[in-house]
Amino acid sequence: MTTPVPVERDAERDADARRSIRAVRARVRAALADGASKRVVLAVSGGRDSMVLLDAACAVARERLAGVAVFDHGTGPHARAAVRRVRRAAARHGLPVVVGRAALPDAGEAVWREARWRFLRRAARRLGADAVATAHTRDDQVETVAMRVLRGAGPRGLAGLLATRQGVVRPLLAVGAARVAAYAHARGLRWVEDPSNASRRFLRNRLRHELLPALEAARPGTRRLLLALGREAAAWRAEAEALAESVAVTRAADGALHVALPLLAGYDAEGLAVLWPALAARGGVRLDRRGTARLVAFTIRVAAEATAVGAGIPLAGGIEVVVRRGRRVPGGREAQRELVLRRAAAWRPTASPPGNEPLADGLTFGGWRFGASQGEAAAVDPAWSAWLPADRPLEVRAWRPGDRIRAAGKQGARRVKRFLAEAGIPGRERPGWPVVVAGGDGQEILWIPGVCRSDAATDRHATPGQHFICERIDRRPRPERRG
Ligand SMILES: Nc1ncnc2c1ncn2[C@@H]1O[C@H](COP(=O)(O)OP(=O)(O)OP(=O)(O)O)[C@@H](O)[C@H]1O
Repeated sequence: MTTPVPVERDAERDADARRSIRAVRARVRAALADGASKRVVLAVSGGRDSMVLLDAACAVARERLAGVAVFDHGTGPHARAAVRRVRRAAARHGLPVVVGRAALPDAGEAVWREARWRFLRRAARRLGADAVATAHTRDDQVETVAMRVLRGAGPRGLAGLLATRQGVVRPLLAVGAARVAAYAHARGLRWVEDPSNASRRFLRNRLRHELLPALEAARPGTRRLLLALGREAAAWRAEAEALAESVAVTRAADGALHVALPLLAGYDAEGLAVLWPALAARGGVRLDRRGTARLVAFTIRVAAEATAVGAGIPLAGGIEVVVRRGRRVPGGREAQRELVLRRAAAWRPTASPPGNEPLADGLTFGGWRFGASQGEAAAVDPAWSAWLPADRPLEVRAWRPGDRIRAAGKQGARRVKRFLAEAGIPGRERPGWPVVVAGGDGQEILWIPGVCRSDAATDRHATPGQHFICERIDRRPRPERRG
């Protein structure tokens, strides 16, 4: 004879199981069957959550499924077992499977993730799908937002998994992991537990197993707070995207992003802080909170002072921003300036500096270019432009260690080396630095671009004289000069 209590418990469990099945399937139906994607590929790792996604999607959106994709990270027997399990489950549902393998099994988290995403997109194309569906849950979102907070991400990054990504759907994102687990049990699903999920080597796992439970205990509601933060950030991000749509940017063949300065001039610091991360993302650059703040301050300074062509600032991750002379506006007197956001090329010292070259418009000397100008002097940093005498032949040569210059406003001739040091040019960048000399014996140095001028070369119009601008073209920004 059975006692009534376990029967009630059984009934409760059954009701809970039915609720979980209904709840999960409703979300999956909304995202896949009623969603915007026509056909999707399910990204199934063989873990519990993605096996749930597979089961639920087959139940409510079978006609939308183009197939299943599984990526073998090459991490050992459990990875192979996971692939076998995914193959079997997909076959049971009559779905084609595409299997990918990591080329570098020991690469590490970030490289794996990138390789996995490349594979998933390829698999979608191969199976004729227009989206990849992942099984990220609400708990994954909590962890992602927490990790972004720790990393100092700006509002864009804080959106976490709620950030819309072209061709990616996450049907379980609003479903808690407990609900997903209940579904898996209710449906009697089998999955492969990834042993690395328990390893404390990974920050995500430390967050999941230690930090978040501790925070939740100390301050109940922390998880809810992180979810709310993610939602707000996602709404903010969508607005920023819309705003960025209105700013025309050009992407050069090398991926550099060119933004005309006048387009940014109408925004204050707050507006720029919204705009820049969205613009940068179009060039594939992720700006964190600090990078955004620096770029905003730089933009405001550059827009206010008309003196900074060639100046630049480095940002984290090998990114730099430099001011360039852009195209001349039809009818305008001056070429408008633009900000260029790009990956900094590794700097290599000039192997052997070029020999003497007659100074001429368009002369390229090592990593520098000289140009004769007509009137755009106002837009150029004075140290990088000079009025030079027209009554002598002028040459450009590389600086030599014994060189001296009679600098304007200074007594006597001083070593060029000292001026280079005072201008903050590091030793490794000095070989090959150009100096403009009066022709003939080549001894009288008139101008060291970016550093100083002699009395014979002025920053004002001199007659007879010619105005030259020098620009660094070896892709390193000149350190920004602050007035
Ligand atoms: N090896 C893989 N092959 C295919 N898809 C994957 C793979 N790893 C992850 N994914 C997709 O990315 C989602 C999130 O990855 P994450 O590493 O958090 O999941 P997991 O713990 O490996 O597996 P699951 O989410 O299935 O429990 C997975 O739910 C799945 O959709």
